[in-house]
Amino acid sequence: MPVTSFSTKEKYRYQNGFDSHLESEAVEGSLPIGMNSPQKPPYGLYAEKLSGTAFTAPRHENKQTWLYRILPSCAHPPYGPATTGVNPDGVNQWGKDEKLHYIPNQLRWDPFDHDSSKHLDFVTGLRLVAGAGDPVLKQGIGMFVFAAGKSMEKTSSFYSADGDLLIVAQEGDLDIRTEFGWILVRPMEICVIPRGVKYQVFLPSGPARGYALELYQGHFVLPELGPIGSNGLANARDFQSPVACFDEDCGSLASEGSAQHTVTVKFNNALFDTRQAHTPFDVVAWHGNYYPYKYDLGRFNTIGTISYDHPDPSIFTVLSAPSPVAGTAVADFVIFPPRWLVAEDTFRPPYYHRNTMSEFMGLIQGGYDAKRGGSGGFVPGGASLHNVMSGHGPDAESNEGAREAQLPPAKVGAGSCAFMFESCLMMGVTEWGLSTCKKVQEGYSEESWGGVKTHWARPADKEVRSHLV
Ligand SMILES: O=C(O)Cc1cc(O)ccc1O
Ligand SMILES: [Fe+2]
Repeated sequence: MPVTSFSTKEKYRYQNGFDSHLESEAVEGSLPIGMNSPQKPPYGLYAEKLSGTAFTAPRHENKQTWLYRILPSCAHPPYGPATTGVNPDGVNQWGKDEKLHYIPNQLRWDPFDHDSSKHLDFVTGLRLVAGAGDPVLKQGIGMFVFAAGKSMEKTSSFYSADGDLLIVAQEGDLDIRTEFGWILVRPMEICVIPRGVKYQVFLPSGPARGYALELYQGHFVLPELGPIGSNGLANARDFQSPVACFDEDCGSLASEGSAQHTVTVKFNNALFDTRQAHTPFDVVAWHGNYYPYKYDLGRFNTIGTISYDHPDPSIFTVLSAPSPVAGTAVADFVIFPPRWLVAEDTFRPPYYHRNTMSEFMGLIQGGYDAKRGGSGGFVPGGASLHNVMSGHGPDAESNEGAREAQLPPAKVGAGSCAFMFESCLMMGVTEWGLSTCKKVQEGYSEESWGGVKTHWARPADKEVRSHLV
């Protein structure tokens, strides 16, 4: 049997652990033992290092992987402005050179369209909705939605030099082939493809839709657990990474006319591509701590109050990308999974608030506590943005209900999962997000909070100090 063929079970074998030092070889003996750069690596492979941090980053933050591949990545003709992978709809999908709209209004979007005409793949189907910062400075984030109706070509691959991409599958499966091996990402699962890693996305179950966050700075970490102790929230062992799996299609640059593998790169939000004779998926073995990974959100160990009051949603943080300010994230990925509410004498839905952080929310499935679903509400495949200091909270109807509710233990969110990209940065909304997509709900704020009633009851038997005109 050739080494490139595998059963489905083999294809989706994973290695477990977050930020671990992993190693994998598709052919026994292909990893050098005790060193990284032997004069002649096993089986005639090339050794290539992929760095996720500066060489000199502190040891606990240092990220790198050694790849042992048939040909080195540099063996390609020069990149030119991309001719493939370019958006067929002509939209500015990355927001390149576009002025973002900074607006304090609460925004909500109807579900974003599927690619019903099946002309978009995962890459051409990505759309920047909002963002902050700049990939050139390695600062900030981009928030995307995607809708893909077709698989990428077997000879097309993509990587981003701009950042790590966190993908949230909402509908349809993503079968992702990376240089490191395969990852299957289904709805209710997420994955992270680190900066620089080449991949291609197939759609085994038909059209796919979801959300994504590109992190221009740093990398995701697991949040501190503090007094929670040594387990809880997303447990490290539940993160899964691929095992090495390679193709042998290795034409050489010298053989004129044989170039057939297109590599497209997002580089400062512009696309470039090159055509090379050899597949970029020729990594026979690898070892290191810089690799793609997936996580099943159903494994999240949700923690909450068992006495009173509504805790901050930071207790639901799956992954966090820290800023240089302690405890302050450039991006937190937070989920709202099904959970028991038992708080006594408590207004149980999210409290009304204004936040110095910006909150972009999406809904994977089901409904969300204290938000109207259905047409014009917060529904799966839609989104909302409550930017820095934009007031929000339960809609008027949910507020009335929650004030009067009996408070037995109650399960909320059965079959549901909302999520939040929370960032310390002020989000600018792209032209596509604000207008081209045609999904912004015009009456969101008025419908949600236009009807909030006053319950103020001035006590008749107390002296009241109020402003008299
Ligand atoms: O605004 C939201 O719906 C997200 C959210 C949920 C919660 O339980 C507390 C604060 C918060 O911002
Ligand atoms: Fe909020």
